[in-house]
Amino acid sequence: MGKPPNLYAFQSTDELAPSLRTFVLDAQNSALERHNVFRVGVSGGSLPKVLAKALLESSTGEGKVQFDKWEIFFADERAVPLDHEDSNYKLVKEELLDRLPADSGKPAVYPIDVKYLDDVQEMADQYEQTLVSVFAARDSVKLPMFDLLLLGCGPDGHTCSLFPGSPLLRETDAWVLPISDSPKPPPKRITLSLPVASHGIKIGFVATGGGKKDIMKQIFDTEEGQQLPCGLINTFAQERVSWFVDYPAIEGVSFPARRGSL
Ligand SMILES: O=C1O[C@H](COP(=O)(O)O)[C@@H](O)[C@H](O)[C@H]1O
Repeated sequence: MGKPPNLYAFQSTDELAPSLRTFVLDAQNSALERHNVFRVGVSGGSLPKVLAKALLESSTGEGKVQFDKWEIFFADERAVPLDHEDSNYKLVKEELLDRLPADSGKPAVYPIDVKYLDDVQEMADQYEQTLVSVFAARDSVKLPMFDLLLLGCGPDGHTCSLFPGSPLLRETDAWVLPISDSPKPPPKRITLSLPVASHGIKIGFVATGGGKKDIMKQIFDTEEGQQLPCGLINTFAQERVSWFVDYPAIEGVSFPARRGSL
């Protein structure tokens, strides 16, 4: 039995951001020592804004953010054009990529191929091939291992585009999966599979606001919550997972949270 996930709680997003930065920098620095590149999977939703605050508006942590060594992938993406308001790429671009300091260097970014907007199976296969080409041939690595996965938690406990009760949660082989009937719009998406989403060297969840408190209580304090997508990642990845939350998001949660800076 490994150690449980880490739960870090802060008064507000402003107080959370510097600790998230320290966490990201630690992951970056270890990755650069290991292979001179930092491979990150990012989510959409509320995460990119908090991440941008951490990376662009704070100055905590060892060393500097070396964006020119970053390779950014999408933990999930909606099957829409890259300039559509539902696009996770657009969100990350506007919140973070367009705001990088001129002297910071640019990350390599891997968006979906919009040629396949009408065929999410093809889109998922093609994104998986992108991972194969970056992470090594599929027959030589069982699963791609991101240096860091930055994930969100929906109010229903979904993460990436893995929704509670979905048959996709049983996938053991594919790295990237198509969805045509997402319960949250838009319906057509692709997502990392649960084995890949649980396999990051470090996994950081960000959940803020009182709208998350019921699901946080389920995930951390109940048996059933461990069957939700976020709970499954907690169970599989254990201490490789760190949650960054604000106080409203964990109101009433009994699981011990470490309060204050990392
Ligand atoms: O649909 C999605 O939702 C989740 C959670 O979003 P949040 O706004 O509740 O943080 C997000 O992580 C995922 O990337 C997105 O496609």
